[in-house]
Amino acid sequence: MTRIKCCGMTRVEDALLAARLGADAIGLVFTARSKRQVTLARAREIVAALPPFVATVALFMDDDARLVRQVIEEVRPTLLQFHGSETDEWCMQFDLPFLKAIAMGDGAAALPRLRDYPHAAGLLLDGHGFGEAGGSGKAFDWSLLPGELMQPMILAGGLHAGNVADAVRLLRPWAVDVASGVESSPGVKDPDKLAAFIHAVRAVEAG
Ligand SMILES: O=C(O)c1ccccc1NCC(=O)[C@H](O)[C@H](O)COP(=O)(O)O
Repeated sequence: MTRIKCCGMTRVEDALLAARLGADAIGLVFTARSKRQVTLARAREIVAALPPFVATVALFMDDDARLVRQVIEEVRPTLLQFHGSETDEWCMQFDLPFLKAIAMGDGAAALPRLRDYPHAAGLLLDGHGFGEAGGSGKAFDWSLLPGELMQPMILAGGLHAGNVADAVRLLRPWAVDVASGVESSPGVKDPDKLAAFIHAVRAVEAG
């Protein structure tokens, strides 16, 4: 079964809808570099409203370790996700499982980075270039991917209801991740796009 993470949640109603439609995880972006930055207070509201068994992922990009600790203490996310030039060792200091985003937008130059995070619980392969923010809506060249990765692969970058079924069939990722492909504007999810996305993933499995 392909897991589904819906990222960049800023509203309780969007997170609840994603959970009702069958999303396995939601992402909360704390870095100030994001158009989807969520406050600690709103993040707490979202987490408190979610039903059981929906994971919450807290996202950062080269942020101060103090912010990460504050989020862990006040929001209690299930997982952390790092989008910048954080090292494997730096990501490990929080004693929480983490995902490391790998910027695949630079083409083959990105491939060595896939081996730099042996302690990551998963690698989130994203479509933007190194140093750029996520949530870009940009897909990368899927043919670059090596057959086997050391960790579970979370496929991200420019996914939407129209291309996610092909991505799942072709690449068989552990999970898919989407932000802009299910939005009406940054941080505001479109119920129809969200439903179509989740349906497209589940339809691959149904048949
Ligand atoms: O979403 C953001 O604004 C963001 C900003 C800075 C770092 C990471 C960010 N999002 C990370 C995600 O996990 C997105 O879902 C992922 O980049 C895919 O985005 P999209 O291509 O828009 O589906």
